[in-house]
Amino acid sequence: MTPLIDVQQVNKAFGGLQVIDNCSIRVEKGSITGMIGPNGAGKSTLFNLMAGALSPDSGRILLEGEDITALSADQRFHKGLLRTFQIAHEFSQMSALENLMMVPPQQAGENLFTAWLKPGLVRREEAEVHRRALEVIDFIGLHHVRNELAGNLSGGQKKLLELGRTMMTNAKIVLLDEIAAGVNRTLLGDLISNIERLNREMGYTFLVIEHDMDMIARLCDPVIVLAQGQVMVEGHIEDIQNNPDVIDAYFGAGAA
Ligand SMILES: Nc1ncnc2c1ncn2[C@@H]1O[C@H](COP(=O)(O)OP(=O)(O)OP(=O)(O)O)[C@@H](O)[C@H]1O
Repeated sequence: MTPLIDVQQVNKAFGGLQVIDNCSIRVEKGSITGMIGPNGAGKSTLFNLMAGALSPDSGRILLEGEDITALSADQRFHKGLLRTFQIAHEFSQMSALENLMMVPPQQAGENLFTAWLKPGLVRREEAEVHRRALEVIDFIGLHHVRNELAGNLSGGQKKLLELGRTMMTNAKIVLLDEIAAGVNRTLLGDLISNIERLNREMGYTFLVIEHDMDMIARLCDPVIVLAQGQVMVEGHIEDIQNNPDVIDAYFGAGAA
């Protein structure tokens, strides 16, 4: 089967430092794939290459078999490749619900000509976005804070809202970068179950970078271990936890 994401022999250097070194990974459709590795292994750089925030020096990145290496981050977003983002400062003064309503790309109302020529269409689209945002806020369990300013939400609630924003689009794969950081255990449980439901009920594929091993163990299969810009090993979490090379890589780098 064609993998959803296929990173083929990608290289990226910063100055003289080869951060991603002839790296190939595949993310299968329908999986929640984890990516772990010691500090400085190149995980965030690889995410940036996949999301289109960085260009590789060589190699290719395919999305459902299509070469997207030359596409911008925005073009990749429209193809359903999403990366969660911190809520931007300017959105902190909007309510949680309004933050969700900001997301859908290509709203007719954003186009002045459409607004002028087809006001009925714009109103229908806005009503649809509002209806969808209410559904999403229920799904992520934030109905009770829907009218709170996003800036007043707790760290964990902001992460849930980030996840909700991905649901306002037609995501195929969501790249989650350290989403557990700073989230209390109760809300982390909510996040994990929401990710599982999105995967199971809505067919989302996830690639998850995480230092929190509990979260990786509960959520991810398979798990890819990156070290020095290369895949060291890939497999079930139990096999990885007992792999002497992985233990060495972690202790050697002094990481958690
Ligand atoms: N824009 C950049 N310019 C120069 N060096 C960079 C840049 N981005 C990353 N690096 C270097 O590339 C290496 C890999 O960094 P990266 O952030 O991808 O690792 P990581 O595995 O995500 O680490 P961590 O787990 O600590 O977040 C590090 O040595 C880092 O200093």
